[in-house]
Amino acid sequence: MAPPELVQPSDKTNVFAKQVTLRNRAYVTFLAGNGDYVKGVVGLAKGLRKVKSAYPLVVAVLPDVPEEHRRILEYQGCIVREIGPVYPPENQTQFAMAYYVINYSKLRIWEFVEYSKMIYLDGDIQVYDNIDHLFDLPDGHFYAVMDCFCEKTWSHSPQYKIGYCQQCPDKVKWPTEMGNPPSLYFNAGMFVFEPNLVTYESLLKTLKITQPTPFAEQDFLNLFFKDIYKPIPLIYNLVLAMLWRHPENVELERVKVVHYCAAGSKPWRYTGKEDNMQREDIKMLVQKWWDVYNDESLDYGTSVAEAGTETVNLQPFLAALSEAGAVHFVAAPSAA
Ligand SMILES: O=c1ccn([C@@H]2O[C@H](COP(=O)(O)OP(=O)(O)O)[C@@H](O)[C@H]2O)c(=O)[nH]1
Ligand SMILES: OC[C@H]1O[C@H](O[C@@H]2[C@@H](O)[C@H](O)[C@@H](O)[C@H](O)[C@@H]2O)[C@H](O)[C@@H](O)[C@H]1O
Ligand SMILES: [Mn+2]
Repeated sequence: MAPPELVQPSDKTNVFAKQVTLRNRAYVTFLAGNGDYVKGVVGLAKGLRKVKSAYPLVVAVLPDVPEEHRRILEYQGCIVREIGPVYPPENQTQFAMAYYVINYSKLRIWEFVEYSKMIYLDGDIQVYDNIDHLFDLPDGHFYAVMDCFCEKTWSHSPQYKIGYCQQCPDKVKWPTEMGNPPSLYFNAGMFVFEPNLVTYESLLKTLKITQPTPFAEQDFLNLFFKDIYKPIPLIYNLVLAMLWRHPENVELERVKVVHYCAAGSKPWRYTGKEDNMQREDIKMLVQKWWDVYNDESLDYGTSVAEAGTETVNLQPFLAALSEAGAVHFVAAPSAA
């Protein structure tokens, strides 16, 4: 775990006179269930290591995440923190995806106040270039990338019905008779935030009196942080649908973070059968994810071992990982 950043006293300055600023920072993701999202988190941990991030990855796990998955994540250098589930108030809402109801549990990360600043990343995200500089964004705001309203998952919304999208507001203008256009709306798969207990209590209290809506906690977070939300460039969270919905907004070679949220694009479940999944850019991005996932030099044990020059037996963890789902990977040669 990277030590908290210290302001080093310059030359002969009296260290006691120098403000020592402890700035504990970390990436954080969320893991629920005993299924295959653990592969996404392993991939994310290895991706952050590959880009030499200076900060650890905290994994907020629900109680239903099995011990062996937690061990796999600790083996990959993650800090595993158990959280309790958060449910929305009783409702008849048709969530865009039924499993979204569990995503409200993401709200628990505001309780991680041992960190002054965190970057949340979904488990189906991969970081291909170092984004540590985002921790230096000014405090007091909520930073995230704007989402797109053009996928069928948005068919319930007025914007989808009239063909309006914030990614191209001049293409189909928001009709004046419908009042103001929707506030800027972010994708909640990646955001820069400051854990804070007052905010945390307010989130939970406000949730209790807020009618759930199709995009679950993403809708709720957009409502809650509307006044302090600041959009950041899409290179920090490429929602894959942008490739076919708004290609004019995407310069793929500049993208630092890829969000595998389009239907059928989760690399560890990829079959290529769903719409758009046979696109060359999608196939390249899925392969790119696998290249990181299968790169044993990025395994925490290996990278630490290489640093410490002793070998580490990967077998027990590779076996546990393969039990997590029928994924084929090349098992490391026995260290014994
Ligand atoms: O069964 C699940 C479903 C979701 N998640 C976590 O919740 C996040 C949000 O869900 P998902 O990414 O599938 O939503 P999408 O971005 O595809 O809408 C995932 O990335 C995981 O971190 C999980 O751990 N297990
Ligand atoms: O629980 C709601 C989820 O809503 C968001 O995913 C959506 C959103 O991006 C839509 O715009 C896309 O059309 C859709 O494919 C995608 O799944 C977040 O990525 C996820 O973390 C989570 O908050
Ligand atoms: Mn996601």
